[in-house]
Amino acid sequence: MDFRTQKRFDTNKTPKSAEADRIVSASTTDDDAAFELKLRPHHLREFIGQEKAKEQLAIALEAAKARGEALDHVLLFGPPGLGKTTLATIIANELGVGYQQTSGPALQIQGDLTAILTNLRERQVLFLDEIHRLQPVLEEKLYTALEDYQLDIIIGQGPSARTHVMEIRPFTFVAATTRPGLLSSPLRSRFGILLRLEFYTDDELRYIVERSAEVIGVTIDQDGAAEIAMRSRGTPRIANRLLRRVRDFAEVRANGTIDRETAQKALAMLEVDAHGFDELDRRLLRTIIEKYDGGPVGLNTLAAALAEEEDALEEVYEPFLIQIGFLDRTPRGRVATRLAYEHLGIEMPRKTSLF
Ligand SMILES: Nc1ncnc2c1ncn2[C@@H]1O[C@H](COP(=O)(O)OP(=O)(O)OP(=O)(O)O)[C@@H](O)[C@H]1O
Repeated sequence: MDFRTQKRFDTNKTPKSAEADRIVSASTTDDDAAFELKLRPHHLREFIGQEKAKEQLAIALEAAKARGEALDHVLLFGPPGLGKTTLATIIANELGVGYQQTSGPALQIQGDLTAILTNLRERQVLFLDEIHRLQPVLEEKLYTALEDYQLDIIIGQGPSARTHVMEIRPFTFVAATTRPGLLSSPLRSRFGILLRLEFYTDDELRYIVERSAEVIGVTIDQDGAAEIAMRSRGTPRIANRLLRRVRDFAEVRANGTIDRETAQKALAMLEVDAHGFDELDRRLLRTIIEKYDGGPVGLNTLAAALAEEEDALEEVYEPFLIQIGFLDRTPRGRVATRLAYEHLGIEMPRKTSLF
C-alpha cells in the first residue's frame, strides 16, 4: 500500500495544486471528511487548546443563553485545520439550536442566499466557511440580514422593479476565514465576536491524538502520541491524518499498538521529518536559498518557481514556516532565516556591508 496516497479534495475548499496531495496538508480531503466527523468534539469542554478563544466564547454563550437571545455573530479566523468548523458546530450544540453549513464558493446566486436566510429557524447557527470568497453582491445582501434580520427582495425587473423588505428570524451567523485581511470593513463590523485560532502546542496535539486514538479504538502510548504531535505542524487535522496512517502501519508492520518506535518508522516512511516538513516545505526553503540567495523574493516569483498557486503558498505553506521561525515575510518578499539554513545543512552567507 502506498501510505502517501492522498485522495481528491473538496473543490469548495481553498487548497490547490500539489498542496492537496500532501500528507501534511492542513487542507481537508474527501478522505478526511468521514473520519473528521467521527472525531469532532461536540462540546466546548472536549475542545482542546485555544484557551483565549474558548474563554471568550464560553462567556458569550452563557450570556446569550441567560438572555434567551441569539448569540452575536462570530468570525473565526486562522490557518486551515485548526478547528473553525468544529467550533461552529460546538456553538450550535452548546446553544441547543439548529445548524446549517455552507461556504463562500458554494453560494453562486442571490437566490441561494435568499433561500437559506428565509428558511432559518429561530436562533439557529448558520455557518459560512471561506467567507473571503463570497461574491461582493451577496456580501452586500448579507449586511441588513446580519444587522436588522431583514432582507431586501427585489420583485420584478426594470422600471417596474420594487424592493420588498422581508423579516427573517434572529439567527447567529458564524463565518470562517483563513484570510481575515481580505474582508471589507463593513462586513467585519457586523461581527460582535472575533476569535483568532492559533497553532496548537505539541502537548495540546498529544492530547488530541490520544483522544482520537481512543475514539477510533487504537492503542497508543504517550511517546507514540508525542511523536505524531511533534510532526503535525501545530494542526489537529494533520495530527488526525498522521494518526490514521501510523495506525495502518502499526497494523500491517507491527502488532497494532502505536509506540514511539512504530510511529517513528511509519513517519520516516511517509517522509515527514521531525518538524513535520515534507518534500514541498524543503523545496520551498531550498528554492529561496539556492535560487534567490536566501531572499527577499516576491510571492509571485516564488510561486512561479515552485509551480504552485500564490494562495496556497500564502494560506497553507507559509503560516507554519513563519510561526516556527524558518521564514520571514518582509515588505520586499520572503526571506529564509538562519534556522532554515541550519535545517537544510546549508551554510548561511555572511552579510556584507558597504560601510
Ligand atoms: N481543539 C480541538 N480538539 C480536538 N480536535 C480538534 C480540535 N480542533 C480541530 N480538531 C479536529 O481537527 C479536524 C479539523 O478541524 P476543522 O474541520 O474544524 O478545521 P477547520 O479550521 O474548520 O479547517 P478548514 O478551515 O480547512 O475547514 C477535525 O477532525 C476536528 O475534530
